[in-house]
Amino acid sequence: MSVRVVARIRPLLDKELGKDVIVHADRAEEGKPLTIVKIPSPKNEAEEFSFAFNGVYEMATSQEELFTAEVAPHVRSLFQGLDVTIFAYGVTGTGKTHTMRGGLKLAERGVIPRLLSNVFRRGKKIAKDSNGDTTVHVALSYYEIYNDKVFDLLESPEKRTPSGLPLREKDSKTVVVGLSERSCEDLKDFERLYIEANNNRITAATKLNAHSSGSHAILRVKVTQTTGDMVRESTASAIDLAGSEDNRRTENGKERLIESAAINKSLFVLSQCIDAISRGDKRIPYRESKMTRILSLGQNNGITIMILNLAPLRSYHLDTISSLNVSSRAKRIEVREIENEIVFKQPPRTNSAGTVAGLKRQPLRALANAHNVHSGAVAAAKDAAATTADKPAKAFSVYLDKSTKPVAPARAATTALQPRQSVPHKRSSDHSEPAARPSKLARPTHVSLARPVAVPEPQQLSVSAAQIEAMVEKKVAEIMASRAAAEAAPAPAPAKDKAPPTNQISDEVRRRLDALERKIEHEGQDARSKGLRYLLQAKEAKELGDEELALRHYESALRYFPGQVKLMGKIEKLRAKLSGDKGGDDSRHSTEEHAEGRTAGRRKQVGHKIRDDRLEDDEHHGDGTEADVDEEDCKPLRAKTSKRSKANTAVMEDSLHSPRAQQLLDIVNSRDLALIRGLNGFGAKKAQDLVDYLNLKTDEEYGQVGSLSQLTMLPGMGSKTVERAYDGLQV
Ligand SMILES: Nc1ncnc2c1ncn2[C@@H]1O[C@H](COP(=O)(O)OP(=O)(O)OP(=O)(O)O)[C@@H](O)[C@H]1O
Repeated sequence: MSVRVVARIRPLLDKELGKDVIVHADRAEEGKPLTIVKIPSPKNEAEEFSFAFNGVYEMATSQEELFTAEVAPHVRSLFQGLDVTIFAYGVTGTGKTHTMRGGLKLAERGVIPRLLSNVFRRGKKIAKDSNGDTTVHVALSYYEIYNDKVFDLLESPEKRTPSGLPLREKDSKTVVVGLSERSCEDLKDFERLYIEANNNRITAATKLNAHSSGSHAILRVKVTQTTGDMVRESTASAIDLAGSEDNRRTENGKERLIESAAINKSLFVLSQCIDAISRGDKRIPYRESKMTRILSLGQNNGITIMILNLAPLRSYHLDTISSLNVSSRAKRIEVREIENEIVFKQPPRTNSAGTVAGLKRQPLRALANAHNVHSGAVAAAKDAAATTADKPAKAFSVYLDKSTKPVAPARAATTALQPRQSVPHKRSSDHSEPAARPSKLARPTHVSLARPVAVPEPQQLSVSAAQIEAMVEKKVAEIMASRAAAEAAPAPAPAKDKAPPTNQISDEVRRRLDALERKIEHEGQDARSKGLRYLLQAKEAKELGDEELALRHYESALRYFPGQVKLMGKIEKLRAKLSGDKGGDDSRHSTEEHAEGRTAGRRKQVGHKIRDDRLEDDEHHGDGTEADVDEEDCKPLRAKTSKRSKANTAVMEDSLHSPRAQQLLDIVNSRDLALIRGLNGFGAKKAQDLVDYLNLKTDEEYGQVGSLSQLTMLPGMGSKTVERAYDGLQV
């Protein structure tokens, strides 16, 4: 089945009364539930955009109505062994926390306390109906992702380490290593834990002079049902995502700028994941942020509900369109509705061997998603009185595994605990819908920080999350610098000649190392992967400041990649540096230069062109793919100009401001559809998308594309497109 995406429009706050309301709910047809959000075009007020959802909730919708319609039906599924994920998405101040947590009054309670209340109630009923044969145990974990680091909210903030908790993949799920879990007997127990944990969140944020809603908060409710020796576990996750915000509009201080850059980045990655899945891309950039890795949209089994929170006001206009764009595409994401397997506490009695200690897994037949019988929106219930025969339309498609028979929808949880034959896990269904047509409208506002800015490395041709991160960081630095200048603050101390070795690996490098590690895992244990492993260790050692160890690892790697120019260059450079270190700083410099000269000489000998000149110590400046440099380390020598170096030609020329580059930029900046459509490789749609995108960037800073590198950064562009357009122009 698909991710269920519903939109909730919040009411006006007291201070907003009388302001301009521009977001409205509507129905596809008279008598049908509300499924459409309408908003005027930012360019032409007379034109209205419509976004379709599985359900739309108007301003007057109560907490209870939303819960009853969207979450309550899935509590049954949770007890049938399905994982359930509910997450709130939206711009800051649109009501995510109100929806998920809610207020203290009974009527104001949000999805989370209501979910827990239902879970305890159902658990008790199951235990009672089974005469105590089935016991239900509930355990909680609660954590936040702040600046792309995971922190346990059930532990006091004092116990936090700067790098937070690591993530690992286990049984095809992403788990947080070292996360605490608390047993929870009843609602009172939950409330105590939840309040304590939220206080931890506030305390931790206050310590950092940050904002408690500046993190993504993830509550996991683990339900364990035990009947005899059979144990079934399932998890409900309730996620209150941090909201994106535009730093140009807010008066954020440094901490909040960094915080909001991290939020914007992770939300941008989320929108990229949604786009990539809806396009049917092979590579989904889940791993580019911890939030997307944990959310694993479209990868996780079970039921996923996305609640898009919207503020109806004009002041949110572009932000609202951005989030409408992203979330309406999320509807296309297929999620496999597969129950978690039952685990046996001990070997089944039929197993006469009887010597195996501990747990033994008994795989079950994967269920077809037979209980995907969502009841529809609240509005449907309201309208039902008038049109009783008119059942609300099924709001989402049902995934059917053709190889297995569907199972009856409503099975008592106790009867569900029967061992069944194992069948291979089904794969996600083919995407029958056509690939999403990228919107002509605004791209996610989270781009706001990641908009094209001057890019220092002209060789970067594709937009990767790492690049986005670099841009985000750069933007933060720029804003801070301009503020500092305005306040005539003293200039920061000049960087020392030699930075002291850090004993912490930066997040970006850690991600690159992770990517390389994954690559190695996939490569198997052949010689190449051994070599890669040495490279990984070398990089890690280097990041930790142990250059001698790094050198040893690089040397070991060379055994597996003999004759690699880049690797040899690195080794030579490190050797020279280390011997220079021993001989004092002055000699180090000249030795390095000497080593550079020798390396360059050797490159000439083997006829390597272009790329090698930039390869020195460039781990931090890849071409966009995480382990690119490491890959390059291990590729056989090629005398011919590589594809990549050819791909760089345009940008290389761009850096020289070639007339051809300028011609291309002039065409783009003209925003003249006909001219842009005439570019090599540009169809009508691509041209229209580009013009629409540029037209939205009305402020002076982003309205003009200043270089080909910047052009490659725009949504829908990329290096190949720019290259083709460039190559197609007459000089
Ligand atoms: N459905 C609603 N009914 C009444 N008040 C609401 C509703 N939704 C939101 N609000 C109010 O709007 C304000 C902003 O809501 P909230 O803090 O939940 O936004 P948010 O999206 O979580 O913001 P952030 O991303 O900054 O955490 C709060 O005062 C909240 O009480």
